[in-house]
Amino acid sequence: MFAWLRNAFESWMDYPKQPGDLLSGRYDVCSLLGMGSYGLTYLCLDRNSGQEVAMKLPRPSKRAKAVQLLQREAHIMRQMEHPYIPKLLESVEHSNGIVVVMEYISGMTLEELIFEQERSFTEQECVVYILELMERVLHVHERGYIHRDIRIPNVIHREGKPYLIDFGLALAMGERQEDVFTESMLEKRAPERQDVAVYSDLYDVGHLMLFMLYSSYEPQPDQPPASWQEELKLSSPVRQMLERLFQIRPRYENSRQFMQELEEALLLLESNP
Ligand SMILES: Nc1ncnc2c1ncn2[C@@H]1O[C@H](COP(=O)(O)OP(=O)(O)OP(=O)(O)O)[C@@H](O)[C@H]1O
Repeated sequence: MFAWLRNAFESWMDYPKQPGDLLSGRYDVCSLLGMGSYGLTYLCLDRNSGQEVAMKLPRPSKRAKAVQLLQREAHIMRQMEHPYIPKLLESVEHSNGIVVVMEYISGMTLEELIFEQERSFTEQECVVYILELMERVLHVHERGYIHRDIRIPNVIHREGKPYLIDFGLALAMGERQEDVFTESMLEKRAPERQDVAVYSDLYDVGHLMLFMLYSSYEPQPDQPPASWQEELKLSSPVRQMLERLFQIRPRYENSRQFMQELEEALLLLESNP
């Protein structure tokens, strides 16, 4: 009963802003984009510039912790300077909260593209796309952060290019998640992605790659389940790269090493289409 009452109270507190509401005196709410673990993100129209922006506000039910985590997220976004990572436009702090305004990336997520639009990727298309995505990931690593949430819903596909979003779980290299997030936000992670290290992000990139590669997989009727190595008919360099990402083979020391192998695999795929 108590849990039910608490949930009902929290949903009432977190009741989202409505289209037409005005935020920070200049942003008209158009729609709710999503409700995350500590923030609510809206698509808004900036009256000053006429531009669409994405605005993230803390969930009132999560109180000071949500404000603190959003301050952190804004700080991390401020360190990023990449054309395919949304720019932080401003973060306004006030007595009872914070408003984070960032560039709005229109388009659909890689998840929507694969599962709703049923877009399929060949092995070669996948390698090209991952190479582009890795340029964003490399930038995050070079700025001293591990993204920790590289997944298909956090990649927005716009005009054929991948944009990397959502720095809500990012940590600086050397930081510990226990020192930053609340108990309820600490997820049990696979051992390969537990460390705040480049190879944890690369492990996630491996999973993202599998989603892309499975998009063109067609199972035969009555086919028994098998491993991805058996199901996907991959070229040997791509299979070996995935095995390094999944740490079945010696893991990559850094993102550049993986990108170099992607480039080599691409040359090979281009010469043997
Ligand atoms: N800059 C942006 N441009 C376009 N859409 C965005 C942008 N940032 C977030 N979104 C969208 O807003 C929604 C909410 O995203 P957000 O990152 O705030 O939370 P989440 O991913 O749902 O949860 P959590 O932060 O707990 O991981 C998602 O659907 C995401 O695709």
